[in-house]
Amino acid sequence: MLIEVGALCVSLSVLRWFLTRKKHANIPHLLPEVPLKEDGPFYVVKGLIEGQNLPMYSYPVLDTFFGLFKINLHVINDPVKSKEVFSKSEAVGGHSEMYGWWHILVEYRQIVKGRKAETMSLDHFAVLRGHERGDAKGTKIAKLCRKRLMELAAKKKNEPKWIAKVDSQIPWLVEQFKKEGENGTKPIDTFSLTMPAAMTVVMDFAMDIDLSKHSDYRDRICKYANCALESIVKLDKKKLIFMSIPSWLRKLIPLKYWPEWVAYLQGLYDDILDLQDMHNESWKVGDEATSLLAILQTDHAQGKMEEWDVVNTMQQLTMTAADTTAGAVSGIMISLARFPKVQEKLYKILEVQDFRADEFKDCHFLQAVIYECYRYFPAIYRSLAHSITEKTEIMGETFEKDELICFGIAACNLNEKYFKDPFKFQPERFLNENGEFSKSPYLQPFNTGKRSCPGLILADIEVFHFTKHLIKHFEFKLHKDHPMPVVETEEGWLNFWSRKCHDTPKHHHLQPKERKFLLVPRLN
Ligand code: HEM
Repeated sequence: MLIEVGALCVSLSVLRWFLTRKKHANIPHLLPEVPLKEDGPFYVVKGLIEGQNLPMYSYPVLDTFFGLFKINLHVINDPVKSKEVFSKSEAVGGHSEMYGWWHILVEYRQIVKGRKAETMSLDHFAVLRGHERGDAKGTKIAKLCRKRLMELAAKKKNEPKWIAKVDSQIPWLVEQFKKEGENGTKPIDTFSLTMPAAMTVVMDFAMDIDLSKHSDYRDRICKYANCALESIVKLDKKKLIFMSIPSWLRKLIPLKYWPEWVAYLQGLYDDILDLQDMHNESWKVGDEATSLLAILQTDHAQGKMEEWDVVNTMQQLTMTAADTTAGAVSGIMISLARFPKVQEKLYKILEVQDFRADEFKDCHFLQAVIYECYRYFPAIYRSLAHSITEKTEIMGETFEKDELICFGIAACNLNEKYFKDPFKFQPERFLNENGEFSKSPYLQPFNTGKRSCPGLILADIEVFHFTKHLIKHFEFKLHKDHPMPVVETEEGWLNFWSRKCHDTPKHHHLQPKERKFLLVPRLN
């Protein structure tokens, strides 16, 4: 008996060792000073900054069931190497780590017989489909969705249209800021208002529909987007267990035991389908296609993609395009409140030109401020995780299929190898000797390569014009009850950020401890 128990113990230990063994002995691990369940973006960024001199680090994004269920994310901590890897490697183009989230949504919709559920399929992930040699058809569709988005945003003749969309949001935004901020006397968190404004712009871009005229849809879609982002990023046990159960077995589980967000997010699909119908009341295949939706529906009609690639592209834009842009605009206002001299300089430059700046070159300093904010306020602290699609070698290390890799945006931004005095807020670092805006190849807030942000052009336009208008209307000021330390050292920089864990709302991004400040109206 004793021998059998001993043998069992040995077997279990060997199994545990096998499952938890360190696959990459050469890649150092971030050693968070807090337990994983309390860990958040702050500790990841802090660890990466401390280990700046090493080009690659890894950290567990999940470590549960006594180490048996463990997922490591490998972070490239060098902007030059990252650019090379994400541009050249054929094997870093997957997103399989996210697919389980969509699978659950699709299966639920099919069980409850939601609208159009019968045309859904488990792999029509649209723009987020994996780029992998083993799936030529899916890769072609993913690339086509991405190409369409980028082409539409990049057409020079469309630029005035995108600018007009931002401009159209300003009267509403100004009124709301004044109302919520009680005419500059009450500090507010601007994100809850920049988010619907950014959502309106992107949905207009995507569907040619002005959501400010359908504020019920706008406000609901913003809530859905927040829930979608938080649930897709969170690695909570219930979601993981649910994602790991085979589909045939999952279908036997009563719906009341499914994660709550699954039922809730069906509403996002319903709203998108409604808006799609609204769009199609005045458009049919064969008409000129000016919105992304019309372009993709034309592609679908020509057999180039599936119906749900079109719907999911719309869904994915609600998740990727507004929260990021709104976060950037709110981050810029916070940064200007913290650095009033920069704010004053920018205001004066714009005032002299009567706030006329249609193109980036019309105000180099504004563009420099924006890029310094991307650097100094890197809310998106790392790229998405990319799943490896086939066995490959990256930076001298062999990776297996389905391992995860990303670029560590924030840590590179604060590395003095790439940016002199990195803990100082200095927009001038992005101006050349002629005072013109000059991008740094090391600053990659949208990542680079085949799966970098395809919304970059639209995002740049939005952020530039939102900032230009908002600084015209308001002075951004700190409030004593919501202190935001302004100490331009490493310690001071770290001290500004929230230490809360990934499960805290909005902590899929790096968040400041304090978000509230005053918006004092300049014009009456
Ligand atoms: C300031 C605003 C924005 C920032 C900082 C930002 C940043 C990023 C980053 C870092 C990624 C991950 C790239 C990677 O993993 O390699 C990403 C992905 C993505 N972004 Fe953006 N983004 C912004 C705005 C937008 C906008 C306006 C759109 C659409 C119009 C958009 C659409 C997307 C999509 C679809 C993806 C997934 C791409 C893929 O996986 O192939 N983003 N973004």
